[in-house]
Amino acid sequence: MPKGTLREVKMEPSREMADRLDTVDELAPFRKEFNLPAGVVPLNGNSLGPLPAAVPGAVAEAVRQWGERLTRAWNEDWWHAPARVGDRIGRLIGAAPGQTMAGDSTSVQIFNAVVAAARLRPDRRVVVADAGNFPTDRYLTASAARLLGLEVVEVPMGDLPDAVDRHRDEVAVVFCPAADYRTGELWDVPAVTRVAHEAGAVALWDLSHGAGAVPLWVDDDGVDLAVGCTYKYLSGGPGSPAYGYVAARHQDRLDLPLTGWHGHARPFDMAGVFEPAPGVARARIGTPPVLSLLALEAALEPLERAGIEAVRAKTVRLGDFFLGCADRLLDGLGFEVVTPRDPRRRGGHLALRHPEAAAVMAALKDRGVLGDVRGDLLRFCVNGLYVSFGDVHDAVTALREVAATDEYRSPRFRRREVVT
Ligand SMILES: Cc1ncc(COP(=O)(O)O)c(C=O)c1O
Ligand SMILES: Nc1c(O)cccc1C(=O)C[C@H](N)C(=O)O
Repeated sequence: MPKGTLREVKMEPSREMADRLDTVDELAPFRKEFNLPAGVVPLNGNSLGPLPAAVPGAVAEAVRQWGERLTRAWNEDWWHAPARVGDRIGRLIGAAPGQTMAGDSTSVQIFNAVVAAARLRPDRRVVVADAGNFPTDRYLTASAARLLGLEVVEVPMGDLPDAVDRHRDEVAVVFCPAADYRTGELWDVPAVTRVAHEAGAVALWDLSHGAGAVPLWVDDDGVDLAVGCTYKYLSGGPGSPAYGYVAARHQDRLDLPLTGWHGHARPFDMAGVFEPAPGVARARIGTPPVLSLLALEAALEPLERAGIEAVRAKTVRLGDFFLGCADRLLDGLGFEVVTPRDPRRRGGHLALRHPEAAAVMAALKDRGVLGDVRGDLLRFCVNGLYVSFGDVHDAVTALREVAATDEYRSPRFRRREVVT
């Protein structure tokens, strides 16, 4: 394996070192704010963040409101929840209030945003997009393009500036993820946004693997539109509502395709014709999933208190420690680190390639170490908010044991589950 960062500073990663690092870790108390089952090493928060301890109470309170207040609760806590929660997410992605709206799924937000972005450049016919983006982003971009008669040019992120340049007079939208969902490689939001703008295109970002993992600055970076999910680094829970960001400068001429009644200027006029609400309120669609929205609102609190900068700094240290442990413990066992070693180019998870990734992960999960698999990559999320250095050491030690003893070759780890 290539040399790791910890080796360079002559530290030998060990369980003792993990314990020492956990003892001095200022974020360590936040782990107690998540309901983590005993015996579980939670390294799959890049898929689904763990349950924040405050969420069951918040859901119980939402259910109480439903039971006791019935429709009256809409006028109390519920109607403005999408904008209220949206603004809280906005703070985490560097958006001033009034530009981020929570609601609906990431896939729905993606479709809405791709079409609306293309409609901001009606004379242009090309969408340039990352070929490595998450499949739902690619499928929905292709479908939106078919509807609008656009061409989608998909290229790896490294080739994106050239592709934009080749299509410079025709490119309407540049659509990229904040980080690669497989390798965890972090992309350069300001630089790519500049490339898009220099060609006269709109920059649309999927922040699902960025928000809550790294500080983002959508306003300062000139991002036009963005979407993201909230069940990974924001721990909103399975199916928690996604969000859309619309830069203030675009809001009043934003022509969204999903013109649901919650985005109407006066929803309770029950008018026959859609009239978009002023500002970001037009990005509402239909009735939001209120119980999930209120769960998400409670879930955001620990991250807000810890501060995204502090969480990011610890995530980087955990990542370095992971790589140091991997270099020491996994040498010669068929693993390859595919995430960049430079922490400035890493998001919230690390990926190791192994030819038997699925079986290795099945064996790891059997030991309570939760990561996931995409193709031949094992992914491990090191979210600084609740993952400990001890977790990282235990995970890499388990990886070593599983691989070195051929435990993963057992027939019981051959069965493919629906969700990997
Ligand atoms: C970048 C990205 N976009 C979208 C999604 C998912 O979209 P949805 O929440 O609609 O399933 C994921 C993960 O599932 C993702 O990683
Ligand atoms: N959204 C998911 C789901 O509905 C089921 C299982 C996993 C997921 C995920 O979040 C996958 C994730 N976006 C990924 O990066 O692969």
